[in-house]
Amino acid sequence: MIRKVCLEKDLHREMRYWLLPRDLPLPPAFFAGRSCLLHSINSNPQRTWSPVTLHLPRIHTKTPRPRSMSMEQKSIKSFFKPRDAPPGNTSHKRTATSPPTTSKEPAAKTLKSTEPIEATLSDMKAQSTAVSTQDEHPQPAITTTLHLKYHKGDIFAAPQHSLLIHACNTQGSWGSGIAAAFRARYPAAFKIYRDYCTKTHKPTTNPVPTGTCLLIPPSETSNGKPKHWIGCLFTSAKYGKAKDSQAVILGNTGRSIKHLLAAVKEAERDGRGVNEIRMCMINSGKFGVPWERTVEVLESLTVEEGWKPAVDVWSVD
Ligand SMILES: Nc1ncnc2c1ncn2[C@@H]1O[C@H](COP(=O)(O)OP(=O)(O)OC[C@H]2O[C@H](OP(=O)(O)O)[C@H](O)[C@@H]2O)[C@@H](O)[C@H]1O
Repeated sequence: MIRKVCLEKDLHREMRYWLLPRDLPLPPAFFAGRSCLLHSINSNPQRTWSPVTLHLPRIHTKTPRPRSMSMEQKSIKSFFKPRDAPPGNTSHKRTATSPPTTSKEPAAKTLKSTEPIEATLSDMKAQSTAVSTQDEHPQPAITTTLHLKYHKGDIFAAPQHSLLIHACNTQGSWGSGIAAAFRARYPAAFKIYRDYCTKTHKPTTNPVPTGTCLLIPPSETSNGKPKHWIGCLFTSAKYGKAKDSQAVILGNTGRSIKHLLAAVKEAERDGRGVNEIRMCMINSGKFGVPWERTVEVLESLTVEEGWKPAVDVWSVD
């Protein structure tokens, strides 16, 4: 997904444009947390200032919420504020190539809920000189959607404290596919999953609710075993021929990944760090859901404050 955005360079108060490597993880509060973004980029050895098009996840607006804003937030949000339309009017739309309405005051962009941000360099330079501090009306909050990055190789060869995610049934079985590989590599984690499904819950009388997750902390104690978190997404109640329909699995996928990202946030708040988040192409094997359909669900997910904004998708072929 190609997006053009502008960022203000803090040191010299000039407008500059970042060239972001396609695989650079973005912080959750992308626009509202500019210093966080700059921090991420500064740790990237290939960083470059350059007036180019950036590769970013989709950016959406959500329901306006009255609240006081910092000067920085006002500045950023004023970039998207329509200067010739009343507050709340979201019908105005311009394309990347359409000219400003006047030479002195270029029209700003107002976003529909799923409309991408696209602006020309000249638009953005003009906007940068028109940063407003008079914005007393609530403006749409800028949010990002989950970003997927693809890799070929062994998902299990992850750094310590990475989180490995796979789709699970609620019956307590990691019987085949990648689940069987998880069971072989992480027997202690499998026991935690199995006990959760069959002792904490009961498959017949009190099953684990689908659309939830189980986040298992690194639990292998044998020497040499990797210290990996395991994320179980309960996307289907049963497995085999009794698995849920594709539509139900997809609905469960959206809710369970949200549950998991919230659980990761809680774990990190408790001081237990989670490194990379790796996922196999969930649902696409034994559960029989085309990967593209799961991608639609994952990439439309709004990243809440404090959530990891990106997931690495690993496959062997
Ligand atoms: N060793 C390996 N290394 C790397 N990648 C591997 C791999 N093996 C398979 N993949 C790939 O991993 C993706 C997901 O494919 P899977 O079929 O595993 O999972 P799924 O999410 O569709 O279904 C979940 C149910 O399957 C299980 O088996 P049981 O129901 O218990 O029998 C669970 O318990 C659930 O119930 C596909 O891209 C596979 O190519």
